Amino acid sequence: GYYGEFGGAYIPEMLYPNIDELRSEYLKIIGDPAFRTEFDQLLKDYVGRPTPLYEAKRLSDKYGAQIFLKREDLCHTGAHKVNNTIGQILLAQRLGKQKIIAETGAGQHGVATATVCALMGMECIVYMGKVDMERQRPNVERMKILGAKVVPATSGSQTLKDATNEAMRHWINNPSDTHYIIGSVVGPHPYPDMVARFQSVISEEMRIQLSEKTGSPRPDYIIACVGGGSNAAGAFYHYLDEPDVKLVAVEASGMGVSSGKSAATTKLGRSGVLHGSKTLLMQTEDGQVVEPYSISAGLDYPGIGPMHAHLFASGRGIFLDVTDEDAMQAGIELSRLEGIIPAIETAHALAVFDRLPLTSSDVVVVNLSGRGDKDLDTYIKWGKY
Ligand SMILES: Cc1ncc(COP(=O)(O)O)c(/C=N/[C@H](C(=O)O)[C@@H](O)C(C)C)c1O
Repeated sequence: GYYGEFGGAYIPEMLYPNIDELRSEYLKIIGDPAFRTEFDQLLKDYVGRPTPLYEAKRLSDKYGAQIFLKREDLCHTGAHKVNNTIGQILLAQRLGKQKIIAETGAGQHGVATATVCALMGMECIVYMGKVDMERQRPNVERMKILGAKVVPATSGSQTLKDATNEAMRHWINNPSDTHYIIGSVVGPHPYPDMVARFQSVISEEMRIQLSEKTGSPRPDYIIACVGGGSNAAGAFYHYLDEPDVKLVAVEASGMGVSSGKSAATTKLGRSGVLHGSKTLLMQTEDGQVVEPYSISAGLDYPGIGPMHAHLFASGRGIFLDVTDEDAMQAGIELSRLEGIIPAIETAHALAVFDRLPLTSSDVVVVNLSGRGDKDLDTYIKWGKY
């Protein structure tokens, strides 16, 4: 489970049985035709796939390129996270697990987990930083309405990394009857690979839709925001070996890369182990995790998935970063040009067009990872619209 020098499984010994079971079973389970049939059926009839690939004409006119939006915001629950939770709940059932735990920051992954637990009648506990519970209140209530128990993570900075630590601790204490649904392409092998495979339906559909609309399955650019990196992993997956397709990963620089309040991991981080995986992470001299910051809870993460650490180190990916201010402006711009209010995480991916050498013949796909409903309070507090 390596991406160049990154990846692997650096876990407490007590988790070996779970991780070993997952590692030896997941490819067999995912590869089973019956699994594939049930997975595809639920993605179609429950999630609402395929999601549209929408040509954003006014946005294209403004930036002088052919810009398409991959509408993961139209998935059931309002973001791409459900592609992964559908896959993992089916896997958990086949592993004979009865209980599910998860971590969440923006709350989208928490909602996507609570949703599939309700669908399958399984018990659901979601760990969420107390700070994040305040700034993503609507999603906290949605998880409770869906029947999940939301447990505030009160250690550390009370945000995503603490929720992940506390979820891991729960799993160590309840290894046999519980499956931990990790929300991004992070964590010990096989999670990064497994989550990327479940999210890869995004680029599987893009290839077909682009062929129909442009005559070629290959765009010139794919742009996606990166917190842990799962929506980007899904959008990039079936293009990784096509060097003509430029992969643009957009991180959150918060108040600015050198402001001390940022989450631009590829700029500020260096190699280390976080949540069981060797990757790039923001850390002090003596290796303590540095508190990240972003206006968007979903990008407010001190690490990055090992796949993206490798895309950065190998130069295969173009890594840009966007401040809170630029992201919010881009969110309003999409709302006014196309009538779509994006999640603030997603808005970061919409703020880099003028930093790419776009020409009118360029085909650009932006992965619209989520819709803005959960972020209305943040838009209102920001207020410049
Ligand atoms: C709408 C939306 N877009 C992008 C992201 C970033 O997560 P990735 O796609 O895994 O990089 C997120 C991340 N949300 C997670 C959550 O809801 O818990 C996040 O906070 C963590 C799992 C990283 C999101 O909600």
